[in-house]
Amino acid sequence: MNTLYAPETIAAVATAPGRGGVGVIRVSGPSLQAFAQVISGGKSPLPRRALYANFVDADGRAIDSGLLLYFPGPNSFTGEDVIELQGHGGPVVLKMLLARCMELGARLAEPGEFTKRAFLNEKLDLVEAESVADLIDAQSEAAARSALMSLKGAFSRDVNALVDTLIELRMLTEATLDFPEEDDVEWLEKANALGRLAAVRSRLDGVLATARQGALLREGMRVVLIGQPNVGKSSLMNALAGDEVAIVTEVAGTTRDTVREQVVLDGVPVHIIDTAGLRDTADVVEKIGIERTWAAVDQADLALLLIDGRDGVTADDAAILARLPDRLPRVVVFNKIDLSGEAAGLSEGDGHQIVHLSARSGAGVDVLRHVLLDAIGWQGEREGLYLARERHLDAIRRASAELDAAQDAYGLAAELFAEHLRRAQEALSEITGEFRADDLLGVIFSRFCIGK
Ligand SMILES: Nc1nc2c(c(=O)[nH]1)N(C=O)[C@@H](CNc1ccc(C(=O)N[C@@H](CCC(=O)O)C(=O)O)cc1)CN2
Ligand SMILES: Nc1nc2c(ncn2[C@@H]2O[C@H](COP(=O)(O)OP(=O)(O)OP(=O)(O)O)[C@@H](O)[C@H]2O)c(=O)[nH]1
Ligand SMILES: [Mg+2]
Repeated sequence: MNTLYAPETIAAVATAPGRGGVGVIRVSGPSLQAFAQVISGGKSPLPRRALYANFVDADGRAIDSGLLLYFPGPNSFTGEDVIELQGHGGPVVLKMLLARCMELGARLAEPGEFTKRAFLNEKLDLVEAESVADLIDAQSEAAARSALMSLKGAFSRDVNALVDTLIELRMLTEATLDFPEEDDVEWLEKANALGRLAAVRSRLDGVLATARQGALLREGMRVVLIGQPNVGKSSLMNALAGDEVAIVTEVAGTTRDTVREQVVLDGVPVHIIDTAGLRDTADVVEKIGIERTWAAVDQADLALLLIDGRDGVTADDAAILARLPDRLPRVVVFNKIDLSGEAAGLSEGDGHQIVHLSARSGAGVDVLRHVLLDAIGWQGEREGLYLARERHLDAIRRASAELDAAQDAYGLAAELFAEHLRRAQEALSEITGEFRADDLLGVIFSRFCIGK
């Protein structure tokens, strides 16, 4: 059994750490029938049937009594033999059970190793494997639904359909290369190659749009609240969070450090960063706080500049706006409308929108929520969003660029046209992992939790 190539048996606690009603240990390896018999004190589990047994140590003493599940490969999550020990969910019991598994030849699984094996045994493709982690990490119901879409293969199916169409078009094109006596272009025209390319193109655009929306559910956005002291940044943070996460006082310079909180708007995770008010100060602590404000600005996807609506945009505010990086979208908030007497709502500024609201009364905060979602292009949850990652978007964009290049090459040379199609196909195949760089799997699976 222990040849150089046989995979080792791995084990890990699959349930969350801490106390729980039931705790599960998962074991996966090439051959676990004997393992099951020994640990259950000599019983023989039937495949895929719950067996109630004592889990015993080397002396036959019970460590725990629980349910044993045996999934003979290849009909298991990993495609190998899998055993689950469902014991009582105490950390000490689980530790003892896990130690017993090690004694029986298993080693501790690395993060994501079960899912990695499922991938290597072709139980899941790479998108599906990634979506296992995304489902576990989902921060909202919308994100969870869309991770499950990917886990069930919806994203992969769309990508594979595109790849198939590209293969067809490549075959057609490469056929012309076999008949050099024919005129390339004429042949391709007869086969309507350009028409087919346009069709792939528009389907690819559709997949990109859906993936982009799904990616928003996964990545969310980082919004930094900035402005002069006392304009109400922390009050707005609290209003958005629906909780007193930041200290609010009438003292200018209350917030000295960045305060972070995540809220979910329409299923999209929004990371809000409250910052120290910007002003010239001799106070050492406040100075460091202000440096952190600018550091937070550099990390943000959107800046909310708060202004006391009664004062309007002052020279100091204009200076803050001017110092924001050009790439950074910004929204100006006129706060304290309960004092200024303005109506809640939206107006147009010079290169930015202005939201008029009161962080204290809450009037207009909903308008801001919509503006934030608009700013990242969120179109609302709909059926069929797959929870894409940046890696997927990148691959789709590269495929898209290759299709552009193919279009340009058309008419020049059939070889070149075919080559760009090949590269587009290769880029798309990276998504499902059919084609991949060597280090990709390590990068993806190391971010999983242990036991997954
Ligand atoms: N107890 C337990 N619950 C769990 C898991 C688990 O590993 N253990 N899962 C872990 O993530 C998820 C379920 N995922 C699973 C995926 C495939 C198979 C499996 O046995 N597949 C076989 C048979 C399929 C069939 O009968 O239709 C196969 O693919 O051949 C099991 C669990 C969530 N719940
Ligand atoms: N009337 C009214 N008062 C507000 C509003 N928003 C904030 N305030 C008050 O303004 C004062 C300053 O509010 P903060 O939220 O602490 O202001 P900040 O911008 O975080 O201030 P620093 O942390 O010092 O930079 C507090 O007394 C708040 O209660 C508002 O919409 N209306
Ligand atoms: Mg504050």
